[in-house]
Amino acid sequence: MGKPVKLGACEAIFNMKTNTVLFVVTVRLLFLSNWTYGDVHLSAKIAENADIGQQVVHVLPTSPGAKEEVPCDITDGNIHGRFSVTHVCVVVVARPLDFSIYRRYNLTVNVPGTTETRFVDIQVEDVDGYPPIYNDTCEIASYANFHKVKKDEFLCPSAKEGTWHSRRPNQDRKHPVRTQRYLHLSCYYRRQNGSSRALRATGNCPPGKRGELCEEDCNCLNGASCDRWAGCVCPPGWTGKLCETKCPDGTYGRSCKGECECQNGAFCDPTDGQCNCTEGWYGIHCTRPCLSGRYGWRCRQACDCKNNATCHHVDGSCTCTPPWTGRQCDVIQTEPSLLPLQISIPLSLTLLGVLAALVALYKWRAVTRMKQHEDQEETQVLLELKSMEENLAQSLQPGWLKRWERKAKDLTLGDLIGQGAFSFIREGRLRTANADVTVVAVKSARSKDRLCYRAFYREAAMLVALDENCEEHNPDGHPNIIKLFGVITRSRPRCILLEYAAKGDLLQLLKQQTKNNVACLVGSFLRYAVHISRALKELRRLRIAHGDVAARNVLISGDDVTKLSDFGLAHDVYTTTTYISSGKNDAEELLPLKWMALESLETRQFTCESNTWSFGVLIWEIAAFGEEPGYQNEIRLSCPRLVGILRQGYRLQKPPGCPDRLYDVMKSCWQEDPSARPEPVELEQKLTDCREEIDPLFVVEKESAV
Ligand SMILES: Nc1ncnc2c1ncn2[C@@H]1O[C@H](COP(=O)(O)OP(=O)(O)OP(=O)(O)O)[C@@H](O)[C@H]1O
Repeated sequence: MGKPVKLGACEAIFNMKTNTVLFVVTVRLLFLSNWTYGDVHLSAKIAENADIGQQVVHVLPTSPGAKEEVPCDITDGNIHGRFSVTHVCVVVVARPLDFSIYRRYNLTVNVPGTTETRFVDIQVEDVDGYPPIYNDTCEIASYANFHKVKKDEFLCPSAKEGTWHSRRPNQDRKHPVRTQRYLHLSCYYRRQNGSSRALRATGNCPPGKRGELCEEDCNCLNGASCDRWAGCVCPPGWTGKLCETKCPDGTYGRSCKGECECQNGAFCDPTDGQCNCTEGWYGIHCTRPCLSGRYGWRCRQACDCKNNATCHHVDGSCTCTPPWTGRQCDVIQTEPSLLPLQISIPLSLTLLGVLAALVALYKWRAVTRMKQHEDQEETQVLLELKSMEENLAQSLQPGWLKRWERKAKDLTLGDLIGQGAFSFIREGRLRTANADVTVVAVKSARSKDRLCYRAFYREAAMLVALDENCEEHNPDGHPNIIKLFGVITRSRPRCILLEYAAKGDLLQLLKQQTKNNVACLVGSFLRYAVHISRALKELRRLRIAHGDVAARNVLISGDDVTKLSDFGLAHDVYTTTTYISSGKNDAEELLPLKWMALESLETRQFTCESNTWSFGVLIWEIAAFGEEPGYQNEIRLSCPRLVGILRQGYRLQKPPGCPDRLYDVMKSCWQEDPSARPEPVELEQKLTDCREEIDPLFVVEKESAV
């Protein structure tokens, strides 16, 4: 095809029609020769925009109007069936032609009743501007008109009348057309009256270019990408033709569609709506004043008000109770005549001196005690924890360890009830404030190494953040997340005190099942999946990635409520210093590879969307009754091998007896594009629907569902 000519869409339609008429006339039989017995060679030219049914060449020398039927047959050279022969042996166009794909066809035509063979040489002629870049409603075509199947594969659009055909053989509405960057993708719309229309989408332009002929510069700013047709596609937080303008105040995200919910003068990050609280406030939306005893930016400062004075959460100023006065409320207000300056000044100085000495002594003793007790590994983890606290500052208030510290003497340790990669779990009895005794699960580090300590403190921090930020209607914490009772970090063994889940973990429960009436059984287990989808919703609200959602980490309470547990790999997804394994030796072996999302395997980064992927594997575990997930009959897979398998589109296979609808839910969680995976609320709905379909007990349980 000649150099494309840039036309207005409707102009192009007009020109095409004119061309068609022109070329109908120019279709000509150049020469007929050797009308004798034996082989006959014919040649013809046809314009690439010829209509379907348009005559190309008479194979037999018939006089016009001849009615005698000669059912000839094209036996060779008819690539992709572009031509056919009529009942009087005339070669006609059968499918759309394209100069840029095939310029010449050498047909072999058999004439019945003779031994002669006709060889027809057809030359396709280029038509300027054809196929035109427009669709049936005169709009510029883009990939939006096509149905994307997967990367670089499209289906032709459905047509109101007639059929779309792609130019490649055997590719129609049912068969995807493959394209590549910078290449064209065309579909033909064949009308019932035989005429045809073309719809062409083109690939991307080279970087920095856009427009129909990739002739325009993009000039996009602030990291925007450039779309050939749409122009600059702004990253979240930016808008404008060239993405040169920040989102207006109070909005954030892509196209500035998000509405900021930050309160109390907090700065709202225009990219993701994250709130950066002003002094004295904390919480996801900065709605909570600093807890008592703290003030300032990120509630980092400790108040120094004395004698029951109240401390202002913003600036730390003290409001004294009588008779105290002074900046720290540590001076008794007396009649000036009763305490002459000659006495009060030296007295205060002496008191201050004594106080300073006491503080220094206290600190020195504390440091000495720390040095005695903390071994090197734990110190290292505590240092790491500082940076995690920074990242979690919105939801984890300073002093959290102190706030949740419980006394070792209040705990009585019982039997070992479980062990994981990082911890030992014992039953225990905890004496609480009002002398009640509560049964708890006591989690302690399995060994004194860095990995175990890291999981220990990370889990404690996450559970504190979850508890202290729970919604008002859940004052005791989220019902589907394991509850924290406290920590013991000042004596050994270090312990996390957790709600005791009497029925143990979901994986064991699944393995114990006898598989009668599989679909029904799966249906009843889906109630646990529904509970976990609610826990995931809570994690999404607080933007916390769990990192290890799996049946082994789902616990079941005595009253049959499922609790997500084991937050040792969890982290805050706000953070830019997201936990990345420091090296293969210490982390890779311990990462839950077969539960991890494709992007987490590649980048070691966990997000709420990667939670969803792992949740899909958890549903699979339910449907497979606790079987170990495996790909292509391989249970042990290296990380690169697994990435390769997943990138090729392989996923865990449908477990025997698993209903199709449930498998569809799993597959939706394993979509390559994280943003295409369903939200936890959608999952809750889909799983509830599945349950309703397959679990006969559902209706009964529905009302008491937690
Ligand atoms: N709160 C609890 N109540 C009852 N049993 C529990 C509780 N917490 C843990 N367990 C038992 O102990 C086992 C190990 O606990 P957990 O998974 O939290 O340890 P971990 O070392 O952090 O594990 P992992 O190997 O999954 O990282 C669980 O599978 C469960 O059987």
